[in-house]
Amino acid sequence: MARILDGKAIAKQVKDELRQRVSQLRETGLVPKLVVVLVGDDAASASYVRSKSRAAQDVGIDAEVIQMPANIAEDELIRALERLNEDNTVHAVLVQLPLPAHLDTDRILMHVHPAKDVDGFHPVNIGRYATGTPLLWPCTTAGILEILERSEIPIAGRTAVIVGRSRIVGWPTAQLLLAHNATVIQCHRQTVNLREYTRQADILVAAAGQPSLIGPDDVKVGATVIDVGINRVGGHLVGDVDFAAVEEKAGAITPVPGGVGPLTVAMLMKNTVHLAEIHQREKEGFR
Ligand SMILES: NC(=O)C1=CN([C@@H]2O[C@H](COP(=O)(O)OP(=O)(O)OC[C@H]3O[C@@H](n4cnc5c(N)ncnc54)[C@H](OP(=O)(O)O)[C@@H]3O)[C@@H](O)[C@H]2O)C=CC1
Ligand SMILES: Nc1nc(=O)c2c([nH]1)NC[C@@H]1CN(c3ccc(C(=O)N[C@@H](CCC(=O)O)C(=O)O)cc3)C=[N+]21
Ligand SMILES: [Mg+2]
Repeated sequence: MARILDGKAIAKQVKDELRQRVSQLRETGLVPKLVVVLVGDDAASASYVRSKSRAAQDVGIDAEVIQMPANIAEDELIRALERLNEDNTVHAVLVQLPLPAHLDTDRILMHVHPAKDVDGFHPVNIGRYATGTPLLWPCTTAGILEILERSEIPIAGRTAVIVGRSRIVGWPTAQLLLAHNATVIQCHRQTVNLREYTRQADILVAAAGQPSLIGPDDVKVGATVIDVGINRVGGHLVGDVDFAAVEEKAGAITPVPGGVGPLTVAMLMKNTVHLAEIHQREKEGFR
């Protein structure tokens, strides 16, 4: 039976530590501020945004949600982002994804200033973590590291297999594990015989968005299984891993819900505070 990695409990630890750090910042007159830009009225996105606002309030971060109509013109959205870039009270900006299909996501994300890019999706920030000088890691990827480290699961020298290569999870997670000296295998839809790779994993990260993609025959005995998937099946939430069956074979496993998801939200708060602290240091440097 695997050890269940309790993401909710780890996220609470992270937020408890942050609350301390934020109250110290507030004493110096700095209130970290996050702005979430939500385009359209997708129910799932709205629900994520609500949990982000709740977490911000919980740790003392000022969070503002800017809601825009689904049919907003691209240039109007870009102008709104540029106003946020110029606003000195705003330290962190997140554009909730996915965006409506008429908007060019790559173009939009280029208009979040790299110093306020709390998701780490701007090409400058991707370049920074790809070249070994990360400003920050994307929230889900940072959350996976937090789970592994706080659970004392070693990374260096281990074989890590990541299923998925998206900008939001798969790609940065492979880069992070590589930076921590894992031997990394990255899989995607065109991977032939996925199982051949996943069975080699000491650390298996499933970030495909496919329920039951990973079953007991896909994992090595004793492996650490990190299930990033969030899929709504028959009215409830499941990951990409067949939890009940894999749990018998893995050494450690994250549940869904209550695994990676809560860390994504907690690390958004941690990245916000990090950007606010850098902002303050740079301001002091200019005095
Ligand atoms: N827990 C959390 O905090 C978060 C959870 N999520 C969840 O994680 C999942 C992935 O999200 P995201 O990365 O944004 O999704 P995307 O759809 O952008 O990317 C999915 C990736 O998985 C690959 N993939 C899909 N199906 C298969 C398959 N059958 N075999 C091998 N590879 C496959 C795709 O390959 P290819 O590139 O070839 O198309 C792609 O690289 C979703 O369920 C999402 O809801 C996302 C963000 C945060
Ligand atoms: N710019 C941007 N940045 C993101 O980081 C981003 C995004 N867009 N778009 C959507 C995905 C998805 N995502 C999640 C956040 C929290 C949970 C989460 O809290 N999940 C809970 C359950 C939530 C529930 O019950 O619905 C859990 O797994 O326990 C999941 C997924 C962030 N994303
Ligand atoms: Mg989860």
